[in-house]
Amino acid sequence: MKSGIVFINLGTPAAPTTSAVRQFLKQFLSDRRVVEVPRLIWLAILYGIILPFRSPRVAKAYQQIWMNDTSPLRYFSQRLVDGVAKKIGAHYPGEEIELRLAMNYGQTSIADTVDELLAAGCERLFFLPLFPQYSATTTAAVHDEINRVFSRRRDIPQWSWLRNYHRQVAYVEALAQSVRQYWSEHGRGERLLMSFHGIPKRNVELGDPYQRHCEETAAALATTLGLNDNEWQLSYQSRLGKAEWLQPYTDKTVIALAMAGVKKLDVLCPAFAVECLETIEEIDGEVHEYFVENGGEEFRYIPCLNDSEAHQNLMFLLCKSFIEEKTHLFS
Ligand SMILES: C=CC1=C(C)c2cc3[nH]c(cc4nc(cc5[nH]c(cc1n2)c(C)c5CCC(=O)O)C(CCC(=O)O)=C4C)c(C)c3C=C
Ligand SMILES: [Fe+2]
Ligand SMILES: [Fe+2]
Repeated sequence: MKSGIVFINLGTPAAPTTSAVRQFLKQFLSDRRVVEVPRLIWLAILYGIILPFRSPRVAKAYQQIWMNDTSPLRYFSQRLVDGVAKKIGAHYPGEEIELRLAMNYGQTSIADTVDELLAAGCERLFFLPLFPQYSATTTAAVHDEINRVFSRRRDIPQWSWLRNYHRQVAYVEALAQSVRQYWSEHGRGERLLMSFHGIPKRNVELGDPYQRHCEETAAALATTLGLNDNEWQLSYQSRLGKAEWLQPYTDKTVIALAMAGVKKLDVLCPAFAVECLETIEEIDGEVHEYFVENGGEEFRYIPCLNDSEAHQNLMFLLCKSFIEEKTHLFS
Protein backbone atom coordinates (compact mmCIF):
# COMPACT_ATOMS: atom_id res chain seq x y z
CA MET A 1 0.00 0.00 0.00
CA LYS A 2 1.51 3.32 -1.08
CA SER A 3 1.89 5.92 1.70
CA GLY A 4 2.41 9.67 1.78
CA ILE A 5 4.17 11.68 4.48
CA VAL A 6 3.61 15.43 4.59
CA PHE A 7 5.91 17.67 6.62
CA ILE A 8 4.08 20.92 7.32
CA ASN A 9 5.65 24.24 8.19
CA LEU A 10 3.97 27.56 8.89
CA GLY A 11 4.43 29.21 5.49
CA THR A 12 6.48 31.99 4.02
CA PRO A 13 6.10 34.60 1.27
CA ALA A 14 6.65 33.47 -2.34
CA ALA A 15 9.01 36.40 -2.93
CA PRO A 16 10.65 39.14 -0.82
CA THR A 17 8.35 41.80 -2.26
CA THR A 18 5.71 43.98 -0.64
CA SER A 19 2.89 42.34 -2.61
CA ALA A 20 4.00 38.76 -1.84
CA VAL A 21 4.50 39.58 1.85
CA ARG A 22 1.12 41.29 1.95
CA GLN A 23 -0.54 38.22 0.42
CA PHE A 24 1.18 35.94 2.97
CA LEU A 25 0.36 38.13 5.98
CA LYS A 26 -3.24 38.51 4.80
CA GLN A 27 -3.82 34.75 4.67
CA PHE A 28 -1.86 34.00 7.88
CA LEU A 29 -3.26 36.80 10.03
CA SER A 30 -6.85 36.23 8.83
CA ASP A 31 -6.83 32.79 10.43
CA ARG A 32 -9.01 32.88 13.56
CA ARG A 33 -6.69 30.37 15.21
CA VAL A 34 -3.80 32.84 14.91
CA VAL A 35 -5.59 36.00 16.01
CA GLU A 36 -8.52 35.74 18.39
CA VAL A 37 -9.35 39.46 18.54
CA PRO A 38 -13.07 40.16 17.72
CA ARG A 39 -13.38 40.01 13.92
CA LEU A 40 -14.50 43.51 13.02
CA ILE A 41 -11.90 45.17 15.23
CA TRP A 42 -9.18 42.87 13.89
CA LEU A 43 -10.11 43.36 10.23
CA ALA A 44 -9.90 47.14 10.73
CA ILE A 45 -6.40 46.75 12.27
CA LEU A 46 -5.27 44.22 9.66
CA TYR A 47 -6.44 46.15 6.58
CA GLY A 48 -5.93 49.65 8.00
CA ILE A 49 -2.54 49.27 9.69
CA ILE A 50 -0.78 45.90 9.43
CA LEU A 51 -1.09 45.10 5.72
CA PRO A 52 -0.26 48.59 4.41
CA PHE A 53 2.52 49.45 6.89
CA ARG A 54 4.03 46.12 7.95
CA SER A 55 4.24 44.52 4.47
CA PRO A 56 6.88 46.89 2.98
CA ARG A 57 8.95 46.81 6.18
CA VAL A 58 8.85 43.02 6.48
CA ALA A 59 9.55 42.65 2.71
CA LYS A 60 12.82 44.55 3.26
CA ALA A 61 13.70 42.20 6.10
CA TYR A 62 13.03 39.16 3.88
CA GLN A 63 15.25 40.71 1.17
CA GLN A 64 18.13 40.70 3.67
CA ILE A 65 17.78 37.01 4.46
CA TRP A 66 16.61 35.56 1.10
CA MET A 67 18.92 32.68 0.16
CA ASN A 68 19.25 30.43 -2.90
CA ASP A 69 16.30 32.24 -4.47
CA THR A 70 13.93 31.36 -1.63
CA SER A 71 13.30 32.04 2.04
CA PRO A 72 15.44 30.26 4.65
CA LEU A 73 12.30 28.62 6.07
CA ARG A 74 11.48 26.98 2.74
CA TYR A 75 15.11 26.24 1.91
CA PHE A 76 15.91 24.38 5.12
CA SER A 77 12.49 22.70 5.38
CA GLN A 78 12.88 21.27 1.85
CA ARG A 79 16.42 20.08 2.55
CA LEU A 80 15.17 18.38 5.71
CA VAL A 81 12.40 16.61 3.78
CA ASP A 82 14.85 15.51 1.05
CA GLY A 83 17.29 14.16 3.66
CA VAL A 84 14.57 12.20 5.49
CA ALA A 85 13.20 10.87 2.18
CA LYS A 86 16.65 9.42 1.44
CA LYS A 87 16.83 7.78 4.86
CA ILE A 88 13.35 6.29 4.50
CA GLY A 89 14.17 5.05 0.98
CA ALA A 90 17.32 3.35 2.26
CA HIS A 91 15.61 1.85 5.31
CA TYR A 92 12.44 0.62 3.59
CA PRO A 93 13.66 -0.30 0.09
CA GLY A 94 10.61 -2.32 -0.93
CA GLU A 95 8.00 0.18 0.23
CA GLU A 96 6.40 2.98 -1.73
CA ILE A 97 6.58 6.06 0.50
CA GLU A 98 6.31 9.59 -0.88
CA LEU A 99 7.51 12.58 1.17
CA ARG A 100 6.38 16.14 0.58
CA LEU A 101 6.74 19.59 2.17
CA ALA A 102 3.55 21.65 2.55
CA MET A 103 2.87 25.05 4.08
CA ASN A 104 -0.18 25.99 6.11
CA TYR A 105 -0.16 29.46 4.51
CA GLY A 106 1.07 30.16 0.98
CA GLN A 107 2.55 27.60 -1.37
CA THR A 108 2.64 24.62 -1.57
CA SER A 109 -0.68 24.29 0.24
CA ILE A 110 -1.81 21.25 2.19
CA ALA A 111 -4.76 20.93 -0.23
CA ASP A 112 -2.53 20.75 -3.34
CA THR A 113 -0.15 18.35 -1.62
CA VAL A 114 -2.95 15.98 -0.59
CA ASP A 115 -4.41 16.11 -4.13
CA GLU A 116 -1.01 15.26 -5.57
CA LEU A 117 -0.36 12.36 -3.19
CA LEU A 118 -3.82 10.85 -3.68
CA ALA A 119 -3.48 11.22 -7.47
CA ALA A 120 -0.16 9.40 -7.19
CA GLY A 121 -1.98 6.47 -5.56
CA CYS A 122 -1.22 7.01 -1.85
CA GLU A 123 -3.82 5.23 0.26
CA ARG A 124 -2.71 6.43 3.68
CA LEU A 125 -1.26 9.73 4.76
CA PHE A 126 0.75 10.97 7.70
CA PHE A 127 0.99 14.68 8.58
CA LEU A 128 3.91 15.93 10.60
CA PRO A 129 3.65 19.61 11.60
CA LEU A 130 7.15 20.97 12.25
CA PHE A 131 6.06 22.53 15.56
CA PRO A 132 7.61 20.62 18.48
CA GLN A 133 5.40 22.39 21.05
CA TYR A 134 1.63 22.29 20.56
CA SER A 135 -0.19 25.60 20.24
CA ALA A 136 -3.69 26.25 18.92
CA THR A 137 -2.15 29.12 16.91
CA THR A 138 0.00 26.71 14.90
CA THR A 139 -0.78 23.01 15.43
CA ALA A 140 -4.57 23.34 15.69
CA ALA A 141 -4.51 25.67 12.67
CA VAL A 142 -2.83 22.87 10.70
CA HIS A 143 -5.37 20.36 12.01
CA ASP A 144 -8.21 22.66 10.89
CA GLU A 145 -6.74 22.86 7.41
CA ILE A 146 -6.29 19.08 7.08
CA ASN A 147 -9.93 18.64 8.10
CA ARG A 148 -11.07 21.33 5.65
CA VAL A 149 -9.26 19.52 2.87
CA PHE A 150 -10.87 16.17 3.70
CA SER A 151 -14.30 17.74 4.27
CA ARG A 152 -14.34 18.42 0.53
CA ARG A 153 -13.62 14.79 -0.41
CA ARG A 154 -16.02 11.86 -0.57
CA ASP A 155 -13.36 9.15 -0.22
CA ILE A 156 -11.12 10.01 2.74
CA PRO A 157 -7.91 7.98 3.04
CA GLN A 158 -6.60 6.47 6.26
CA TRP A 159 -4.69 9.36 7.88
CA SER A 160 -2.89 10.28 11.07
CA TRP A 161 -0.79 13.12 12.42
CA LEU A 162 1.72 13.92 15.09
CA ARG A 163 0.38 16.49 17.54
CA ASN A 164 3.66 17.45 19.27
CA TYR A 165 7.11 16.11 20.06
CA HIS A 166 8.35 18.63 22.62
CA ARG A 167 9.63 15.98 25.07
CA GLN A 168 10.78 13.33 22.62
CA VAL A 169 14.21 12.17 23.74
CA ALA A 170 15.57 12.36 20.18
CA TYR A 171 14.38 15.99 19.86
CA VAL A 172 15.90 17.08 23.17
CA GLU A 173 19.09 15.13 22.33
CA ALA A 174 19.31 16.80 18.91
CA LEU A 175 19.05 20.23 20.56
CA ALA A 176 21.64 19.24 23.18
CA GLN A 177 23.97 17.95 20.48
CA SER A 178 23.80 21.22 18.56
CA VAL A 179 24.52 23.22 21.74
CA ARG A 180 27.44 20.94 22.64
CA GLN A 181 28.83 21.19 19.12
CA TYR A 182 28.59 24.99 19.27
CA TRP A 183 30.37 25.00 22.62
CA SER A 184 33.11 22.71 21.37
CA GLU A 185 33.78 25.07 18.43
CA HIS A 186 33.32 28.45 20.15
CA GLY A 187 33.68 27.84 23.88
CA ARG A 188 30.89 28.29 26.38
CA GLY A 189 28.95 31.49 27.14
CA GLU A 190 28.05 32.66 30.62
CA ARG A 191 24.40 31.72 30.17
CA LEU A 192 22.15 29.84 27.73
CA LEU A 193 18.97 31.67 26.76
CA MET A 194 16.25 29.49 25.23
CA SER A 195 13.99 31.83 23.27
CA PHE A 196 10.62 30.44 22.13
CA HIS A 197 8.11 32.15 19.82
CA GLY A 198 5.51 33.84 22.03
CA ILE A 199 1.72 33.74 21.97
CA PRO A 200 -0.81 35.98 23.75
CA LYS A 201 -1.01 35.25 27.50
CA ARG A 202 -4.80 35.02 27.22
CA ASN A 203 -4.50 31.97 24.93
CA VAL A 204 -2.71 30.08 27.71
CA GLU A 205 -5.27 31.23 30.28
CA LEU A 206 -7.96 29.79 27.98
CA GLY A 207 -6.22 26.39 27.88
CA ASP A 208 -3.46 26.44 25.26
CA PRO A 209 -0.75 24.05 26.55
CA TYR A 210 2.03 25.86 24.65
CA GLN A 211 3.67 27.49 27.68
CA ARG A 212 3.79 24.18 29.54
CA HIS A 213 5.31 22.49 26.49
CA CYS A 214 7.98 25.20 26.18
CA GLU A 215 8.81 24.90 29.87
CA GLU A 216 9.06 21.12 29.59
CA THR A 217 11.35 21.32 26.54
CA ALA A 218 13.56 23.89 28.26
CA ALA A 219 13.80 21.91 31.51
CA ALA A 220 14.54 18.67 29.64
CA LEU A 221 17.27 20.36 27.62
CA ALA A 222 18.81 21.94 30.72
CA THR A 223 18.83 18.53 32.45
CA THR A 224 20.36 16.84 29.40
CA LEU A 225 23.09 19.49 29.27
CA GLY A 226 23.62 19.25 33.03
CA LEU A 227 22.91 22.97 33.58
CA ASN A 228 22.18 24.51 37.00
CA ASP A 229 19.22 26.86 37.35
CA ASN A 230 21.47 29.93 37.15
CA GLU A 231 23.09 28.78 33.90
CA TRP A 232 20.01 28.98 31.66
CA GLN A 233 16.83 30.98 31.14
CA LEU A 234 13.66 30.78 29.07
CA SER A 235 12.05 33.71 27.23
CA TYR A 236 9.44 34.45 24.53
CA GLN A 237 10.03 36.44 21.34
CA SER A 238 8.17 37.83 18.30
CA ARG A 239 5.38 39.65 20.13
CA LEU A 240 2.86 41.40 17.87
CA GLY A 241 0.40 44.09 18.99
CA LYS A 242 -0.36 45.74 22.31
CA ALA A 243 -1.85 42.85 24.33
CA GLU A 244 0.26 41.03 26.90
CA TRP A 245 2.07 37.95 25.52
CA LEU A 246 3.90 35.22 27.40
CA GLN A 247 6.66 36.63 29.57
CA PRO A 248 9.54 37.15 30.07
CA TYR A 249 10.03 38.81 26.69
CA THR A 250 13.27 37.94 24.90
CA ASP A 251 14.26 41.55 24.07
CA LYS A 252 13.79 42.75 27.67
CA THR A 253 15.56 39.66 29.06
CA VAL A 254 18.60 40.19 26.86
CA ILE A 255 18.82 43.88 27.78
CA ALA A 256 18.51 43.02 31.48
CA LEU A 257 21.24 40.38 31.19
CA ALA A 258 23.58 42.80 29.40
CA MET A 259 22.91 45.47 32.03
CA ALA A 260 23.54 42.94 34.81
CA GLY A 261 27.02 42.37 33.40
CA VAL A 262 26.64 39.24 31.28
CA LYS A 263 29.19 39.63 28.48
CA LYS A 264 28.91 36.32 26.61
CA LEU A 265 25.41 35.04 25.94
CA ASP A 266 24.44 31.83 24.11
CA VAL A 267 21.00 31.91 22.48
CA LEU A 268 18.99 28.99 21.10
CA CYS A 269 15.47 29.02 19.56
CA PRO A 270 14.09 25.51 20.22
CA ALA A 271 10.54 26.15 18.90
CA PHE A 272 11.83 26.82 15.40
CA ALA A 273 12.62 23.62 13.51
CA VAL A 274 14.48 25.59 10.86
CA GLU A 275 15.94 29.05 10.39
CA CYS A 276 13.47 31.77 9.44
CA LEU A 277 12.85 35.50 9.64
CA GLU A 278 12.21 35.30 13.38
CA THR A 279 15.56 33.67 14.13
CA ILE A 280 17.90 35.31 11.61
CA GLU A 281 16.53 38.84 11.47
CA GLU A 282 14.83 39.20 14.84
CA ILE A 283 17.13 37.22 17.15
CA ASP A 284 20.52 37.30 15.46
CA GLY A 285 19.83 40.83 14.12
CA GLU A 286 17.63 43.02 16.33
CA VAL A 287 18.01 41.26 19.70
CA HIS A 288 21.74 40.81 19.07
CA GLU A 289 22.03 44.60 18.70
CA TYR A 290 20.12 45.25 21.94
CA PHE A 291 22.61 43.05 23.78
CA VAL A 292 25.65 44.86 22.44
CA GLU A 293 24.11 48.34 22.85
CA ASN A 294 23.53 47.60 26.53
CA GLY A 295 27.01 46.44 27.43
CA GLY A 296 27.05 42.83 26.21
CA GLU A 297 30.04 41.73 24.15
CA GLU A 298 29.38 38.38 22.49
CA PHE A 299 25.87 37.41 21.46
CA ARG A 300 26.27 33.86 20.21
CA TYR A 301 23.31 32.61 18.23
CA ILE A 302 23.18 28.80 18.00
CA PRO A 303 21.53 27.71 14.72
CA CYS A 304 18.27 25.75 14.54
CA LEU A 305 18.31 22.01 13.87
CA ASN A 306 17.73 22.73 10.15
CA ASP A 307 18.73 19.79 7.91
CA SER A 308 21.36 18.43 10.33
CA GLU A 309 21.91 14.68 10.62
CA ALA A 310 20.43 14.71 14.15
CA HIS A 311 17.28 16.48 12.90
CA GLN A 312 16.92 14.05 9.99
CA ASN A 313 17.28 11.14 12.42
CA LEU A 314 14.63 12.61 14.71
CA MET A 315 12.21 13.07 11.82
CA PHE A 316 12.97 9.56 10.57
CA LEU A 317 12.12 8.21 14.01
CA LEU A 318 8.84 10.15 14.13
CA CYS A 319 7.89 8.80 10.67
CA LYS A 320 8.94 5.25 11.57
CA SER A 321 6.03 4.71 13.95
CA PHE A 322 3.63 5.69 11.15
CA ILE A 323 5.37 3.56 8.52
CA GLU A 324 5.35 0.51 10.76
CA GLU A 325 1.78 1.04 11.99
CA LYS A 326 -0.38 -1.85 10.90
CA THR A 327 -3.88 -0.31 10.86
CA HIS A 328 -3.97 -0.43 7.05
CA LEU A 329 -3.95 -4.23 7.19
CA PHE A 330 -7.59 -4.06 8.36
CA SER A 331 -8.78 -2.25 5.23
C1 LIG B 1 -0.76 37.05 16.17
C2 LIG B 1 0.31 36.74 15.69
C3 LIG B 1 1.18 35.56 15.75
C4 LIG B 1 1.12 34.40 16.53
C5 LIG B 1 0.14 34.03 17.58
C6 LIG B 1 2.23 33.58 16.10
C7 LIG B 1 2.55 32.32 16.62
C8 LIG B 1 3.61 31.52 16.18
N1 LIG B 1 4.39 31.68 15.05
C9 LIG B 1 5.32 30.68 14.97
C10 LIG B 1 6.30 30.52 13.98
C11 LIG B 1 6.65 31.47 13.02
N2 LIG B 1 6.14 32.74 12.90
C12 LIG B 1 6.73 33.37 11.83
C13 LIG B 1 6.47 34.63 11.37
C14 LIG B 1 5.44 35.46 11.83
N3 LIG B 1 4.64 35.28 12.94
C15 LIG B 1 3.72 36.30 13.03
C16 LIG B 1 2.70 36.42 13.96
C17 LIG B 1 2.32 35.45 14.89
N4 LIG B 1 2.91 34.25 15.14
C18 LIG B 1 3.97 37.19 11.93
C19 LIG B 1 3.19 38.45 11.64
C20 LIG B 1 5.02 36.66 11.18
C21 LIG B 1 5.60 37.21 9.86
C22 LIG B 1 6.77 38.03 10.02
C23 LIG B 1 6.46 39.34 10.66
O1 LIG B 1 5.60 40.06 10.16
O2 LIG B 1 7.07 39.60 11.70
C24 LIG B 1 7.69 32.47 11.24
C25 LIG B 1 8.67 32.80 10.11
C26 LIG B 1 8.15 32.72 8.68
C27 LIG B 1 9.24 32.97 7.67
O3 LIG B 1 8.90 33.08 6.48
O4 LIG B 1 10.41 33.05 7.96
C28 LIG B 1 7.64 31.29 11.97
C29 LIG B 1 8.41 30.03 11.73
C30 LIG B 1 5.12 29.83 16.08
C31 LIG B 1 5.95 28.59 16.37
C32 LIG B 1 4.06 30.34 16.83
C33 LIG B 1 3.42 29.86 18.06
C34 LIG B 1 3.79 28.92 18.81
FE1 LIG C 1 4.80 33.70 14.27
FE1 LIG D 1 8.82 39.06 13.93
